[in-house]
Amino acid sequence: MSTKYDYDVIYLGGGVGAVNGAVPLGNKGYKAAIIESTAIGGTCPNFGCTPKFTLDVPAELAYRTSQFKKIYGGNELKVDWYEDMQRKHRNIDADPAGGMKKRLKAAGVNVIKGFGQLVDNHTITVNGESLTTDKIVIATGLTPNHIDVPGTELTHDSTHFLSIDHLPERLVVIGSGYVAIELATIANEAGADVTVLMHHDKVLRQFDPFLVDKLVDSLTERGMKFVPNSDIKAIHKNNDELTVDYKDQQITADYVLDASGRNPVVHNIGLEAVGVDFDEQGIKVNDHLQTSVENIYADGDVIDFGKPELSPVATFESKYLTKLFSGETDEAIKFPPMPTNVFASPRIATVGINPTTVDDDDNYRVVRSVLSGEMYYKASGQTVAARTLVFDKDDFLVGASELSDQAEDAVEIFNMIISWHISRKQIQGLINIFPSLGSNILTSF
Ligand SMILES: Cc1cc2nc3c(=O)[nH]c(=O)nc-3n(C[C@H](O)[C@H](O)[C@H](O)COP(=O)(O)OP(=O)(O)OC[C@H]3O[C@@H](n4cnc5c(N)ncnc54)[C@H](O)[C@@H]3O)c2cc1C
Ligand SMILES: NC(=O)c1ccc[n+]([C@@H]2O[C@H](COP(=O)([O-])OP(=O)(O)OC[C@H]3O[C@@H](n4cnc5c(N)ncnc54)[C@H](O)[C@@H]3O)[C@@H](O)[C@H]2O)c1
Repeated sequence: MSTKYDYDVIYLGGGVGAVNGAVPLGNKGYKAAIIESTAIGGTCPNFGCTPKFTLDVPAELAYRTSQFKKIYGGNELKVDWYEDMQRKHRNIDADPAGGMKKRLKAAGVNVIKGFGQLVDNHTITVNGESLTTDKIVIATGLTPNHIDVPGTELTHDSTHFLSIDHLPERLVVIGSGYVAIELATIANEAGADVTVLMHHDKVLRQFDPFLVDKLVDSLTERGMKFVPNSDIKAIHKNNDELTVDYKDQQITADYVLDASGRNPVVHNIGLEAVGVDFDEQGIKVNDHLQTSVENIYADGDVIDFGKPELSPVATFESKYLTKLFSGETDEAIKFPPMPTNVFASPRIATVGINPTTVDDDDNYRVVRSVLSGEMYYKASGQTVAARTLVFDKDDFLVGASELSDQAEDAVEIFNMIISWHISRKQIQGLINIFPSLGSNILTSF
């Protein structure tokens, strides 16, 4: 522990990565601080995962009841956007990241509100004050991209969308990645007329098209419109109405959501002055999450690694950094498979080897199946459900993707099978609960 500096470790940025790194350091007796300019907890609890999930739950329930009604009859559930948003304001906005703040306080971590900048490799300035530290972790995350066309300032980002009290009647969504599809699904289920302007010709490019096509068909059937290769040219405002020029066409809207991606926060934070290597993809690190400057590390979304930008990944990295800083390890970071889920209705989730990369590889066996006819899925009214599994030459599961109402939980089960290298024989030795999602998965081995 340092006597030379004010702190042992300062996290620049106070998102999930930083909080889950600083708290264990504080608990171990290290002098740790977090500098956060906007909101403790960063994107996930304030402007991302949690508010999104809060609004998604009723939308997903409404979707489920509509599918159930299709097969078995019964009543529909309507989404009340205004009421849902008030619930979100009460439950989330009133004290976002409340648990994180308590944990930081209990661990003695100093939380400093302000925009920090590196001055040298041991000094950060914030609010005109200089703080010295043995180690720095840059955890500044991502900010929304703004498409580079005239009128881009007329669009809004996901943070704004996740707080609007009144659902726009006509919503145009730019992009077809995670944020676009999740928020478009919620708005569509809540009754908006939604058009997705795609950059290319594929939705959710990282996922198996066998599953994505079924999701797109289902969303289309429920009224959502997709425009491939939309080539957006400009956005105009006439009175309260917005017009988006794309290809040689126009579309009018009440609200345009720019979900064209997110960019790393690497500018104006002093990286150049200190010599930290970075580019527009993020901060470069080695296999110890160390930047080009010896005592400066990076964590979470801001890292350019080609890994998924997800909260549990940022947390995994900061837990590793805690062990590294406290001398519990000097080994390189080793990532287990990283599962991910798009909170659409139905969900689409994946873990392990991407099936599309091994379709023509004799070392793997890819099995694609439609699940909607299987008892568990049919009885629960799941009209859109499918699964893709990838096995290696020794018959071990190495990749799994699912489209269903419980895909995120299905993939968590597959995640354990893959990560712990569980054999078919071991799975067959279990007694399962019947009927259940788990038994549907495990008895299929
Ligand atoms: C709409 C949306 C939904 C999402 N849903 C999910 C989900 O369901 N599941 C999931 O796993 N992931 C989800 N994500 C991704 C998840 O939010 C991120 O992976 C996660 O927040 C990354 O954490 P981080 O700590 O790296 O960065 P962030 O959470 O972005 O935190 C970085 C923080 O640094 C601060 N900062 C930046 N520069 C400075 C500076 N110079 N001085 C002081 N502070 C600074 C910022 O204000 C910010 O609070 C979602 C993202 C979005 C946008
Ligand atoms: N459920 C989750 O876990 C979750 C939810 C949201 C975000 N995230 C994370 O955040 C990251 C960022 O999400 P995102 O949706 O912002 O990015 P993304 O990379 O998933 O999607 C960006 C989309 O914008 C499109 N695009 C890019 N430039 C464009 C342009 N000029 N015009 C029109 N479209 C354009 C891309 O083709 C793509 O479809 C994701 O990679 C993910 O890791 C995770």
